[in-house]
Formats: sequence, C-alpha cells, structure tokens
Amino acid sequence: MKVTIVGAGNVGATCADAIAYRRIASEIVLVDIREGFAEGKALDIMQTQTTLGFNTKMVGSTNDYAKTANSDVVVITSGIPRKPGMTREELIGINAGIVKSVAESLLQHSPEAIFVIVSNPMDTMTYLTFKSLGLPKNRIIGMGGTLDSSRFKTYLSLALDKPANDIQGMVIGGHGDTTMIPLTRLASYNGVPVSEFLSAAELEKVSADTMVGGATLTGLLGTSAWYAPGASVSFLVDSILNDQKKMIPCSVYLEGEYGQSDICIGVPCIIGKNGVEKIVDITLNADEKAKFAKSADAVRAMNGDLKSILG
Ligand SMILES: NC(=O)c1ccc[n+]([C@@H]2O[C@H](COP(=O)([O-])OP(=O)(O)OC[C@H]3O[C@@H](n4cnc5c(N)ncnc54)[C@H](O)[C@@H]3O)[C@@H](O)[C@H]2O)c1
Ligand SMILES: O=C(O)C[C@H](O)C(=O)O
Repeated sequence: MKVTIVGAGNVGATCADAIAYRRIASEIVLVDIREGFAEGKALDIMQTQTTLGFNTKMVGSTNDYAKTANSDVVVITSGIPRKPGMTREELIGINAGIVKSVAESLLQHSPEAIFVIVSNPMDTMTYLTFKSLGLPKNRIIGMGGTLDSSRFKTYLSLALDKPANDIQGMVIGGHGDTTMIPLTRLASYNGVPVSEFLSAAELEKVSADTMVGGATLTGLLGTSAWYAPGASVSFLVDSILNDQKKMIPCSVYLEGEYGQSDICIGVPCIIGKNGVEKIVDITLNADEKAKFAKSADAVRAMNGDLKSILG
C-alpha cells in the first residue's frame, strides 16, 4: 500500500516516520516544495530501517508528483503553522491556495486515493478540498478529532492519575480553540463514567485544557506541535489501509447529520478501506447540541472566506 505525504515539515515527516516504523504502508512518498528537503527527510527515515527493524520503501521528492502516482492514501500537511498568540483561522489566507493546488496535483496522479487533510484551519481546508475536487464525500477526511481526543484522554489521565490507555473519550466539533467539544459526559475510565471520580469543576478544567491544547503547545514550542499530530495521522491512515473500521472523530462533509449540511466538521466516523464508511449520528444532550450548533456556525462563517478561491 502506498501513502503520499505532502509537506515534509514537522508534522509531515513525523507522520511519515510513524507510518514507516509501525509498518502501516509498504511505500511512503514525501513531497515538499523546498529543494531537497523531502529527499533529505526520506533518506534520514530510511536510515532508521535496520536499527528499528522495518522495510518500508521511502521516496523523497521536490514537487515531482509523478512519484506519487497511484497512492492509496494522500495526506496534505503543506502550509504554514501558527505562531504563539495566533489562531489556526489566521492561516487561511496562505494555506488555502497551497492546499487547493496540492490537492489538484495529487488527484491527477492518484485518481482513486483517499485524501487526509491536516493543514489548518483544518475543517475549512477539508471543505475546500471537498468542493475543489468533486470526489465522493467518503474520500475526503479531515484529521483533528484523533488528536483532540488524544489530548482529552491525556488530560483526563493526568486528572485521574490513571493510565491514558485505560481511558475512553472523544472530541467532536471544529478543530479550533473555541469550537472543540470534549464529550465529558461520555468519557470513561475502564467503562466507568469519569464523573464518578472527577468533580464538575475538574471536568470543566480538563475540557478547557483540551480545547486550548494546541495553543498551549504552540506557546511552549514557538510553533505548533508535531509528535501527537504525526502519530494521530498514522492512527487514521492505519484504520484506512488495514480496514480496521475504528470509530474516529473526523472532519467530514455533512448532509443532515447532527442537524448540519454543507459543512465539514468533526463527528464520529467508522474509518475503513473506503475512507469514511459511516457517519455515526449519536444522540447529544441539549447542552452538547447547542455547543455543536455554535461550533458549526463558527466553522461555516470561516468557510465564507473561501468564496474567492472556490469561485
Ligand atoms: N489538523 C491538525 O490536527 C494539525 C496538527 C498539527 C499541525 N497542523 C497544521 O499542519 C500544517 C503543517 O504544520 P508543520 O508544523 O508541519 O509546518 P512546517 O512548516 O514544519 O511544515 C510545512 C511544510 O510544508 C511545505 N510546503 C509549503 N508549501 C508547499 C507546497 N505548495 N507544496 C509542498 N510543500 C509545501 C513547507 O516547505 C514545509 O516544509 C500547518 O498548517 C499546521 O497548522 C494541523
Ligand atoms: O495548534 C495548532 O495550530 C496545530 C494543530 O492544529 C494542533 O492542534 O496541534
């Protein structure tokens, strides 16, 4: 199975490394616009094969999309990341043009591929890709919910002082500092609702920390995060290529689900070899419904900025 990752920067290279090391694909192509950069990253990862014990074919390319031909999955991470104090939404001006042209080049060479969108603002970039390429909605998946949910579970594990892998939880809604919806009501520690162990105030803090999880890291690192984002992409790609049919919150095009239409936003999806195999329309309570509607309003308002590029 062949995976192409465009953008060999922090997130793209980490994601390539995780996919290779976890033996999820047989071939990985890394593409970047910076001369020699993707080739260098591919060669560096290649040289971990004998010490880490995998045999994935690694290819680097400076903007030569012929090398990406017939990929099963393509991942778009190209574009600029935010700096401390910025929102993801402020990246739209530069990233929209990059994502659209990259997506079109990828489709020319891999007409059957499933697209995974990572560049920010991710929900808007996913919508842009969906509208630009005209592919069936199951083939366009925005990655944000995997990462946000992993942060949610991390903060829950810290608050509970229990192992992160004993915790279940999901974040839906937009992938933005104010649009994420950590579903605290449904989170559990080995099947027991976390509200059995944490007070409402403690859960509120976990939720708030999760929502600004990316901003916190950006403040600490000077640019946005890459280890957890790269690992999250590999988790999603694994579920696609190995047809695992995991339920993963992803940004997908809605047509009535959760009371929303003509928008890409995070909802639980079954992810398998066809990409989005099913959108799982769970019953939200009144508070969660109100939060989802507000989140969708904000994401939809951002999509309005795409008018000039979508024509
Ligand atoms: N969805 C998420 O959960 C999530 C998580 C982390 C980062 N991100 C986003 O991912 C993007 C990348 O972040 P990063 O930290 O890897 O940034 P980075 O600057 O380290 O890497 C971006 C790479 O894209 C390349 N690039 C730019 N234009 C290109 C083009 N037209 N074709 C090919 N390559 C091109 C750059 O040369 C650079 O190497 C940002 O927009 C960031 O906000 C999203
Ligand atoms: O925070 C960012 O800008 C990058 C990414 O969306 C993240 O959540 O880490």
